[in-house]
Amino acid sequence: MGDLKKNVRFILDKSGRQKYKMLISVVSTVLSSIFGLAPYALIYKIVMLLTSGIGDVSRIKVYVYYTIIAIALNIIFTLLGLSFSHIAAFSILYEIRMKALNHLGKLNMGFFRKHTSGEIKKAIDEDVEKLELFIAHQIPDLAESIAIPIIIIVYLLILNWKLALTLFIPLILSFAMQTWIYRGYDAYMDDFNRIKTNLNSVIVQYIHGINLFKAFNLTAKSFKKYRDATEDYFNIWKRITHLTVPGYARGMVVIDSGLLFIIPIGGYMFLTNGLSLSSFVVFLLLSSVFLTSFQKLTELGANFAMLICGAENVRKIMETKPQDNFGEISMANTYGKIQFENVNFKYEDEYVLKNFSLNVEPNSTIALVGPSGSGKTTAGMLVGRFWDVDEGKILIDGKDIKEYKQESLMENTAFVFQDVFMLNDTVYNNILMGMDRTEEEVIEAAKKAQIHDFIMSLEDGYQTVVGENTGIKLSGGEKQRISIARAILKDVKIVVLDEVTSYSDIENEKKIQDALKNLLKNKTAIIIAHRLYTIKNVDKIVVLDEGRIVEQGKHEDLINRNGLYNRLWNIGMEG
Ligand SMILES: Nc1ncnc2c1ncn2[C@@H]1O[C@H](COP(=O)(O)OP(=O)(O)OP(=O)(O)O)[C@@H](O)[C@H]1O
Repeated sequence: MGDLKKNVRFILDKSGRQKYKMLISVVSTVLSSIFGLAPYALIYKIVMLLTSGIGDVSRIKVYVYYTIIAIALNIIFTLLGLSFSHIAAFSILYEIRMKALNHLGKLNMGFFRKHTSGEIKKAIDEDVEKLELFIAHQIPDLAESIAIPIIIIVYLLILNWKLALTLFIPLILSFAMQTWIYRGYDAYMDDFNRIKTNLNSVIVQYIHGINLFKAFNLTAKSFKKYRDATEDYFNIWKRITHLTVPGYARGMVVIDSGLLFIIPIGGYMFLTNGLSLSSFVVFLLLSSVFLTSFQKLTELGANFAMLICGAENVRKIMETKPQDNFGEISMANTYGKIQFENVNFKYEDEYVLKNFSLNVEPNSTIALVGPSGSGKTTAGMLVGRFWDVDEGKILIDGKDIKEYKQESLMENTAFVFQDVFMLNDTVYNNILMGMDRTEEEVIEAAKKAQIHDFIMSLEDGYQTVVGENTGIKLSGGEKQRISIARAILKDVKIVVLDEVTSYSDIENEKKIQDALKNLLKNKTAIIIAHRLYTIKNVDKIVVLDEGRIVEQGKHEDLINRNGLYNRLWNIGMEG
């Protein structure tokens, strides 16, 4: 179960913030447990009256009234206990989810390479949900399972301590059996956690790539990764079941067999006048309640093990160090000069940018070109600190980008990615992206991005819902123009644009080129170019090969140089 202490501390810390609600819940549950035992006291009193020969109906009536009141109080306190535990649980869930999502936003992109979206979803969704189950239901259950046996055993010890002590025989036997059986359970839990996380990740991959899987006729059954993951999941459950069920069942039987000890020993005591009939009856009734409370505790123990594993996943996300080396400077009235100074960068072992130095003058457009994998996209992404350089510096307006506040850097740069992500929301909100802009500004941006007419042709205009999962689907070109509209609306000095590799048709292509012209007016822009004829007229073309700049200049100069650019251009023209 990983680092048990840390995980428990994490849960306690999260629960602790709602400690007053939790306390009310626990106290209410204990009170409801006490009142829940009232019917047993009534039986005791009635048997006592009957066996003592005093058939006093009026006293019995009083006892019945007391019992009805106790039952009513039991219901009230149960409701109170559950309500408070639920309120506390949902407040904690809300807090953890908000914090976790906030935290994810601050993590370096490297985190998302190491952890799949399935893993992250499992932690924030399922594992956090387990905390709800634990706090809302199991903490009250736990309070009850501890309070009831204590109250009962104290009562029974007072009634007859010798007989009460016999109840410990099945308890000790069952405990010994289960401890022996559950040894090694922790290791199973770690395996279980790993396998469940993998299953989640494969399912999310399958759903994301469903088009591709269909195209290759890969069903869930024939997709080996999915088959393996479900098989592993099935096997781990089989192993856990084999490990726990026989021991659990035996332990439970021993607990249930408490009466086997109470009946003969109690019966003997009764016959030898060591125990009254009323006490004997109460012993018979309460010993079952006493022992079944321990059954519940065992179940809670198993659930707790699962909870701890889940808590570990959430804790690890929350404890991943955020990208916190942002500075304090705000970027006001950006001039728009970008400089790469001897930048070296690697994702893993191999450098993908090597000694990369480049000046991008304000209000100029440069294009990064080069063979696939030469590092163009990487260079563009580094400007927004999606990753941090390993060596060297990137400067904006003469200052290292690490000196700027994160919000300030993001507020002053716009990125147009190739693969455009659409929120499941209206077209309007997809352009606005939470920015503080008026409706007129949104429409103006859409017009400049050559997407306004298309939006108006939709049944609900700007209020049409689009998205990856629901709503109408947009073509690649339409999505690209919405993404350009977002950047136009953002209206910042620095634009990094990953050019789309192919357009669906000539009309779309012309619209996108017009949209880009509007976007790049008076901006400092870096275009990651795949089709060279679209960037022929930019201020400077920078040619990359295996992470190094090998040529730079204007189109004509580069063509005349007869180097890599010339070769790439000719290949492009042939295509
Ligand atoms: N997130 C990542 N993790 C690890 N390696 C990566 C990652 N992104 C890119 N790479 C690797 O870094 C190198 C440069 O990739 P990059 O995407 O910057 O090249 P590119 O010139 O933009 O390529 P393309 O024209 O095909 O888009 C490639 O070898 C690529 O495999």
